[in-house]
Amino acid sequence: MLGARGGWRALRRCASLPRAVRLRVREALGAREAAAAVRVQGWVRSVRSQKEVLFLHINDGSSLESLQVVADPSLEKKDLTFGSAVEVQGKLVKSPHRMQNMELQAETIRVVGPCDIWSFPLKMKERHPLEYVRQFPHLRCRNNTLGALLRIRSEATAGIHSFFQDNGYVHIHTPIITSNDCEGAGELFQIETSREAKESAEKTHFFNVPAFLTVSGQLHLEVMAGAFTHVFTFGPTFRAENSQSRRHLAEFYMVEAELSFTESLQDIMQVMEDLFKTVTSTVLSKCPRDVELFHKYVAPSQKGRLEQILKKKFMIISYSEAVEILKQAAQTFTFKPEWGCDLQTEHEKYLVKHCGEVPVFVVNYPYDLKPFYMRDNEDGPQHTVAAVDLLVPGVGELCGGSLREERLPFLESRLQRLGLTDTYQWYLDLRKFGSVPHGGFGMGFERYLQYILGVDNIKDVIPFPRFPHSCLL
Ligand SMILES: NC(=O)C[C@H](N)C(=O)O
Repeated sequence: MLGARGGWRALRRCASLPRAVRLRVREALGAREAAAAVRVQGWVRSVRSQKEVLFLHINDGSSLESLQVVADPSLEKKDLTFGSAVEVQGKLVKSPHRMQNMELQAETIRVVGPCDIWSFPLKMKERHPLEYVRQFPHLRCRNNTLGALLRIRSEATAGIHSFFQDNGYVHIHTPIITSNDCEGAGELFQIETSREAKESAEKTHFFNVPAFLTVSGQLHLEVMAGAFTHVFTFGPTFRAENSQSRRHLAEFYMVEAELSFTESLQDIMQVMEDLFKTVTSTVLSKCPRDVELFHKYVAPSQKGRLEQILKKKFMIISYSEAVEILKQAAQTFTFKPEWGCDLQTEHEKYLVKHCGEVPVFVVNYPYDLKPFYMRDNEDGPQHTVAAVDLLVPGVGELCGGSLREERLPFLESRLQRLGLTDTYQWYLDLRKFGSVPHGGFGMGFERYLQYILGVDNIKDVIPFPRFPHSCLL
C-alpha cells in the first residue's frame, strides 16, 4: 500500500530523479565510457571535505578498490561518515587521476544507514592487524584484508567446483549428521536434541540413536563412486580436537574426491596436484589485486613463490625415506623420529624445507598408524598401507588420501580385529556387490587458503571461525 505517508514521500523523491542505472563499484571502476545517470550503493571508506570539493570513497565488497565520489561540499551531511551506508547518484566520468579509471560526480547523496564512528571498532584509513579484527566477527568483513580473503575464498570455491565438473565428476552432498567415525580417531562431536539434553544426562543421542557431526564425507563418497565412478564433495567437516593451534578449527571445509577403477596412488596424487594448480591459477587470474594485498602486507615472502610452484612438479618421498631424513637431524626435534610414529608438525616442516620448500607427497605409511579403510601394501616386515599426505611449506599437511581396501577378505579381517564388523556391514556390502579398486583424498580448504596467501592463523581464512571455547555469533 502506498497510501502511508512514508510511501508517497518515497515516490515523490524517486520521481524527482532521472532513472539511473544501478552499478556495483567493480562495474563502475571498470566502465569503458562515461554514463550520465548512475546509482552506486555501498559503505563509506573515507570522507575528505575540502573548501571547494567533497571526496568520498565507497566500497560495496565487489572489489578491493573503492570508487571515488566527487561532490559539491553542499552535499555533505552530518551523518555522512566513515562506515555509513550510502547511495550516490550522479555522472560516471573518466577520472583525471592516473591511479583510477573512473569516478562518480555526485548529484545526490543519501545516507541509507548512519554509523556511530565513536563506537565502530574499525577506523578510517587504518591497516588493522588480523588479530585485532578477529575480535569482531560481525564487522571484520568490512576490513580490506578480510574483504580480499572472502572474495578469494569465493573464487576458489567456484574454481574447485569447476575443476571437478570439467573433469566429469559428479557432485554429491554428503551428510553432515552421520553415524560413522570415518577416521576412527574418536574426535567426534556427538549430537543430541536440546530436549534430550535437558531431560536426561544419559540420553545424549539424536532421537535416541547415536549420531555425530561428520569428520569426513569419504565413506559416503565411496558409496557413490560405486555408481558414478568419479565423485566429489565440498562441505563443512568437524573435529572435536581440543587444539588452539594456528592450523586447527573445530569446523572446517573439506574438498573430497573419490575415484573408482583406480589402482595406483600415483593417479590420486596427480588429481591432488592438478586440483591445487588449476584452482590456484584461477585465483591468481581472477583476483590478482586481492592476492597482491596478502603478498604485500601479510606475507611478503610469498610474493612470486606461487607462480614458481605452479611450474614445478611436486616431490614424492616414502614415509620410510622421510623417517631416514628426519633421523639425520634427530637432535633438532622435540619428538624423536621413529619408524611407526606419526609425523609431527616439526617433522613436516623439516621435510618440506629439506625438499626445497616445495609441496611434497609422503607415501606408504605404517599399517598400524592408519584407519581401517586404507589398502594393505602387503610389503613385509615394515608393513605399510597405500596412503599419501601432501605437505606444504608453512602449513604442513594439506591433503590426505589413500587407495581403499577393496578386497573383501582383507577388509573383513581388519574390521573384525577392530571389533567394527557390525558397524560396517554396509561398507562390507560394497565389496560384495561389484567392488572395484578405488581411492580418493581430502583437502582442507582453509589450509589451502592459508598456504596460498601466507596467512599464519587459520582463524583468519574462514568467515566465522569455530575453535575450542569460542563460538562467537
Ligand atoms: N576423503 C579423504 O580421503 C579424507 C580422509 N578421510 C580424511 O578425513 O583425512
